[in-house]
Amino acid sequence: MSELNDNKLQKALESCAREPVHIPGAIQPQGCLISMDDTFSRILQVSANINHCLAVSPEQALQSSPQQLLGKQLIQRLQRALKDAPFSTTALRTTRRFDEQTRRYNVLAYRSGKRLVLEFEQLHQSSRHRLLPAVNDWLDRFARANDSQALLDTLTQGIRELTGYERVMVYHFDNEWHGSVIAESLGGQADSFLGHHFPASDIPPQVRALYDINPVRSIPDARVTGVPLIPAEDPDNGPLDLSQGILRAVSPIHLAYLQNMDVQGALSIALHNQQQLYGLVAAHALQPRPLPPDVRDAARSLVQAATQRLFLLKAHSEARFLQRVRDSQALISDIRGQLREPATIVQEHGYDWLELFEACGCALVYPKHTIGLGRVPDRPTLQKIVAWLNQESQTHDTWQSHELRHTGLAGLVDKQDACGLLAAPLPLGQKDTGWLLLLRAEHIETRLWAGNPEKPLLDDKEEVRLSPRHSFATWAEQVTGQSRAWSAIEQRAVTGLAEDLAVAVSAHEIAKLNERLEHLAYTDALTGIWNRSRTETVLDSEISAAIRYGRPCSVLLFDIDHFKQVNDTHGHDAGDKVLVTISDILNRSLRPTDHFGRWGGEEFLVIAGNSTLECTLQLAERLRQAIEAGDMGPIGHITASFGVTTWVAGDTRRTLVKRADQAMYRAKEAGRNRVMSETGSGTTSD
Ligand SMILES: Nc1nc2c(ncn2[C@@H]2O[C@H](COP(=O)(O)OP(=O)(O)OP(=O)(O)O)[C@@H](O)[C@H]2O)c(=O)[nH]1
Repeated sequence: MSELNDNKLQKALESCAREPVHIPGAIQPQGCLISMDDTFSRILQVSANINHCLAVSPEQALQSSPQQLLGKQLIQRLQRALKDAPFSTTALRTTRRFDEQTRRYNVLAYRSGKRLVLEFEQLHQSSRHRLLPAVNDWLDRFARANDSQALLDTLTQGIRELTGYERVMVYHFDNEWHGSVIAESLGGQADSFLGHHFPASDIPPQVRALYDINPVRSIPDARVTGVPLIPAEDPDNGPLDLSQGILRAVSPIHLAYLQNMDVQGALSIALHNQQQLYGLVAAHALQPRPLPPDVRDAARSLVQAATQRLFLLKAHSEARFLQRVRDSQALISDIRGQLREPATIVQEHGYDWLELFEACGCALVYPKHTIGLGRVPDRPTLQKIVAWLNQESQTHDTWQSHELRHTGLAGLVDKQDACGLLAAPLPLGQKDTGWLLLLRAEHIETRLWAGNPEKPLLDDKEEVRLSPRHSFATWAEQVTGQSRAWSAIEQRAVTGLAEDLAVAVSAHEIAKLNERLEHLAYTDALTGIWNRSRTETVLDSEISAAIRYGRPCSVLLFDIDHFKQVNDTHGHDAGDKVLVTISDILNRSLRPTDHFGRWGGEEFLVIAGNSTLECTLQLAERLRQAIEAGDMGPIGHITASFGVTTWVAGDTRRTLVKRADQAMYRAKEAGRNRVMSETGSGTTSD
């Protein structure tokens, strides 16, 4: 749409929204109206047709007191009824006798500001006795409807049968207040509008607001003009607000709209979901069709009953969905106990989530991790999405869009990959946040509009106003670049899922952290082999095994020769490298059953499990040669001196290592680069 048209449309919408539909100063002719002050002392306004309805001229009526005009008894009944229900409308039945006939009326009474309004509709033939069984029958059918669609279909049939109107539809409003026809029942020559969309401007905000005050709008004859109120305005109180009434005259725009649709009679009843307008039941008659108050009330009861069942069915289906998501969360909880990797969780349950949320891909992204499943953007893109979400959602709330092209993620996510995103934060801690991302593919929809919604303008030379469409012929619009929208319940469910995943992720991170801490506690920071404390623990358990099973346990302790010189000549870093190289030599040369660790600065202890002294001497010799042969870079070659001993009864860790140390000392004394052994006496002396 051009910029000019955009501006025009905006102006037209604003002017349409200003149309004071609640104070039309007139009523529809199927009844008459009397307004009086709220102390029941003065008649303030009457409709011009009061003579026809109540056999009294407007002048006479305006000169009478309410009691004179309506009789003491009716006034007393009204006073009682309005006292009991001061803010709502009250319906009474009454009779009047004139032209030698007794006429029966339905009287709708309500307060309007400081005034009291009475709307009289003449009752011609009581239909109550046949209405009740019919209503009961429909209520039974509603109770048997087990899904929303069946229920709404039944409702449209019920309203059609009750009213005799030819087309009954259920409109549902989307988030932008566009309406779509989701159920319909047709009779006679009525055309179908099922599946059609109606632009939000068809039912402007102030008209929608009226449905919140008064859920029923009845226009039995769309051809007639309104009957004015006399006087047009009450000088003390201004225009009369008829929002709560049933006779309120219809705006000319709406009458033209109905005529353009070939509709001559209409009844609309609001469907409310917890105070919010969910939709409308709209019944159309192709000819004017009077609608007795009883039938109107019965139709309203049917809509109310169906609405309650509709939201009950919706609640059930949402509960089933939540249960399925919870089931998959329960599996995470099991896994949580086993500390399985988040990647495994995503692999095992991700496909369930894709199915449950009708998503094409899902990803779990948290610091240093990106786990994806299904159709998802590449890793760097996922990281960028999450960075954007962290910026966008400072409060870390669940974020969603079914039109990514209109968000800050437009350039990041390719339309081919996804058009919708539901993202729930993983509360991992104050600084770190991860996200669970569910992506939805494009959903190309052919939307059938009842008339072209882009052409609602009428340029009256000077003034631009919204004109009702002249054509309701189908106009098809291809809607692309969108996914199916995310429902509130899906948003709730993904939040819960993300919270559980956060627990799983944290548990895994903690497990990994513990592993790291444990590793640090066990290992020597420089060489990565066991430290002294860990070596002592292992030596203790080897000694225990030696005591219990009588199996041999030998140790060898070696110390690098002239290491101080290495440091002094080549620097401390070069010395460090030597220690690391020696650790590598040990790693390569020893059997898996041997254990070793760094015992002190340049001292290493090897525990040769299940090994006799003789075998350990051979091992020590092998190690000595390996060290001597080792290439130490610019340092050249280095050597080490070894002391070997084996456990004898009564040995403790201290005595055993002390003996090995003595042997090593002797090896140093004897000229270094050699292996010496020491055998224990079998006594317990230190
Ligand atoms: N680079 C390095 N040097 C260490 C480390 N731990 C101990 N040393 C050094 O090892 C040397 C040990 O020196 P000494 O005890 O005098 O023995 P030595 O020079 O090896 O001589 P002998 O043992 O008698 O052959 C000292 O210079 C320590 O500073 C270490 O982690 N890195």
